[in-house]
Amino acid sequence: MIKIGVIGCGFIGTQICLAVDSGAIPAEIFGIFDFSDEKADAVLKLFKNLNGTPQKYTPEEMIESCDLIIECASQEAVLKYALPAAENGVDLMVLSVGAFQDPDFYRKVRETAAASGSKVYIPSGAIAGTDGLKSAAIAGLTSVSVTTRKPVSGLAGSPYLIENGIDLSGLKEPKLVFEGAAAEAVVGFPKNVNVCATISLCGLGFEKTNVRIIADPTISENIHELEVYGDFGHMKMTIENKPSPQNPKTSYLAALSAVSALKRITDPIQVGI
Ligand SMILES: NC(=O)C1=CN([C@@H]2O[C@H](COP(=O)(O)OP(=O)(O)OC[C@H]3O[C@@H](n4cnc5c(N)ncnc54)[C@H](OP(=O)(O)O)[C@@H]3O)[C@@H](O)[C@H]2O)C=CC1
Ligand SMILES: O=C([O-])CC(=O)C(=O)O
Repeated sequence: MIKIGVIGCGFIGTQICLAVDSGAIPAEIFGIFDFSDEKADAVLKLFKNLNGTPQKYTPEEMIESCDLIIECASQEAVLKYALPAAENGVDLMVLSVGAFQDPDFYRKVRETAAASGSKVYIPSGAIAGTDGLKSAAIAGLTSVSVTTRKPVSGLAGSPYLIENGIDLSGLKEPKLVFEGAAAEAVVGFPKNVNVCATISLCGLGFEKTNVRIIADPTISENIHELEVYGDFGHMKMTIENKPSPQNPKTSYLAALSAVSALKRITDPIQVGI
């Protein structure tokens, strides 16, 4: 059984731990880490210890002892721990994909993982269509765009809104709050549009992927619309995600995609990759 270390004990980290502890995945949670000891302790209390008994460790200790590190914390955590994991030949799953908008960092992680023989897994997250987009990219793409609509509570506190003095309180109608390249979107909305980073990596890159972010007080879902043109034809995909009960910024599907990726990693048969 592979030994897993989880960085981040919020919504996604908790769901991953529950899925592994249920025995449905041939893996063991070796350790967990969060800035907050209380959050880590709360997750430890949920374990029935069906597949081993996890403990709190530092990320460095988990990198020493685990086969796979799952980052479900923040872009800062990716910047801090992706290279040490790759240097140690440890596989990594990344949810805070926006950290890869820095091309030098992405290149270094890729080269280091290639040299040590480790893998970096990026689940499809809160969006669908990455399979078709990757296939379409083989023949050539002419445009890729993502429109994200979220309730106001899901966007609140984003650095872009604060830096640009955009106040959403009392909003009655949908409002376009950002339009531009994915490279800028994932920095300005680091907890909202990691999906755009994943789409960038599958398609045209961070500079050529167009992003629109709409604050919409009339909806309760996190909605992502993907539109792609290329030699393959035209693709349109809309997903209406239920936000997680614990974190309105994050859709339930994001956690499910991490669990599904874990199932694929540990399964000898790969379907629809
Ligand atoms: N790829 C995708 O499609 C998606 C990606 N995401 C991303 O996945 C990540 C996890 O999401 P979610 O579980 O909802 O987030 P939560 O905010 O619920 O949980 C994240 C936890 O990690 C902690 N944390 C942040 N940075 C660090 C660090 N460097 N070391 C240790 N702990 C840290 C946070 O602490 P604190 O609260 O104190 O910061 C928090 O307790 C987020 O970055 C989110 O933006 C989410 C949805 C979709
Ligand atoms: O969960 C979502 O709908 C999208 C999200 O937060 C992200 O991509 O960071």
